[in-house]
Amino acid sequence: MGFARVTMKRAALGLFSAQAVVIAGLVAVDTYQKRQRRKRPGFPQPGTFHTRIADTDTTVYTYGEDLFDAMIAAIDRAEHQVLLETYIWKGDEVGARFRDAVNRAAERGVKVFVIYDGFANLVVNPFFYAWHPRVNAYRFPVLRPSIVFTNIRGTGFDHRKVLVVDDEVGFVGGYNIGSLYATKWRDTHLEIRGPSVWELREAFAGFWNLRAIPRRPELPDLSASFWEPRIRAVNNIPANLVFPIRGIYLDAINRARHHIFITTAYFIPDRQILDALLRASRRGVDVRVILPEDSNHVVSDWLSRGFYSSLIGAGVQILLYQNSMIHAKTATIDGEWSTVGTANIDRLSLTGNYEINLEIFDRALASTMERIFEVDSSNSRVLSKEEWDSRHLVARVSEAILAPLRPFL
Ligand SMILES: O=P(O)(O)OC[C@H](O)CO
Repeated sequence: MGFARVTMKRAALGLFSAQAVVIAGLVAVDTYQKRQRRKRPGFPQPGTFHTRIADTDTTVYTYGEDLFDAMIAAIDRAEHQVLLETYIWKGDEVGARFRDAVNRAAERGVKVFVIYDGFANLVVNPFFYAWHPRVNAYRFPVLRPSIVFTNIRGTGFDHRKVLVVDDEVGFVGGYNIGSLYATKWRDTHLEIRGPSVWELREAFAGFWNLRAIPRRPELPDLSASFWEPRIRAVNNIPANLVFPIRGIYLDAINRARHHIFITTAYFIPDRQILDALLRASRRGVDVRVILPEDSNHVVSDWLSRGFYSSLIGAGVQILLYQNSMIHAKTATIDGEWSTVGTANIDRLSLTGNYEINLEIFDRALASTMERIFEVDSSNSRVLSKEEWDSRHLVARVSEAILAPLRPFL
């Protein structure tokens, strides 16, 4: 018994050490390569697309500058209320534009509520977040009391990116707030105008009211004035132990007959999501996944690589986005179903964080998402089986050493 325990301890220690060496090596190489990345030529911009779904107008943004201009303009036009929630809120020029816009709104009497994640913004000087006294700001804490008591309901980051103005216009998608994202990263966000804005307003209010904090005003609980099944917000709420975004992905993938086009910044699927994709491909569905060849998280890239053999083996097309970070979290299936939101295809997003995706059943919107996927594909290279099978032994060993880390990302 004693011998077995010592052997297991040594094996675990050996694995941790090997993982530390691999991660240190990857980070060192990545740091060197980042210098080259600064000279990247950029990426093709798919454009901005408008569609009407029932009584709601939708606009898909694929370029940060355009999106940020539209969001700031919406805040500047606000008459009653601004609800702004973001994971990252950088203390740079774009971050300051948003801060100043919400402060201006509060100054002219608009009710302003902002939420930003404490963990994601640890590196930002706290003095940057200088709010007008009438701004209701909530920095979602890194450490919550329930975490100390190892209650799973107390875990998770606020990974959502939502703006709702006057309950009339709403925005949701992958874009965080920061200058880098304005021009350097390819991402996708959706603007909606009309009754379906309730979906985003309800999500924001639900999160805001989740924890009663003294002196923080509650947002009123409003019923929807309609039952519109074509646009639905799907919210992961760790505090309630509900993670339905994973469910809508599984359902849509299992339903697929013709094609599944997924774009994701980080791709570390759990067993069921992976299995659903493999089964879809094996039954003849055209399954394609766009992900960055070099994302901003080198360890995440290398964890993704651990899935390539089974995916390519089953006929899934892996498209590696070139010369830029692609940060979109979107999927479109069979020309019928699409989703745009904040959840990556990894465990952190699908079973860990506060997330929000819009699930949309509309052919015109699906066709737009396919067009965007086509443009992004033109800036991606297909990873062939030959290339993948001939990768270096060191790469294979590194993938195997890192594989046990998958459940943590
Ligand atoms: O967490 P996301 O998907 O918003 O991406 C943010 C970047 O990874 C931050 O490094």
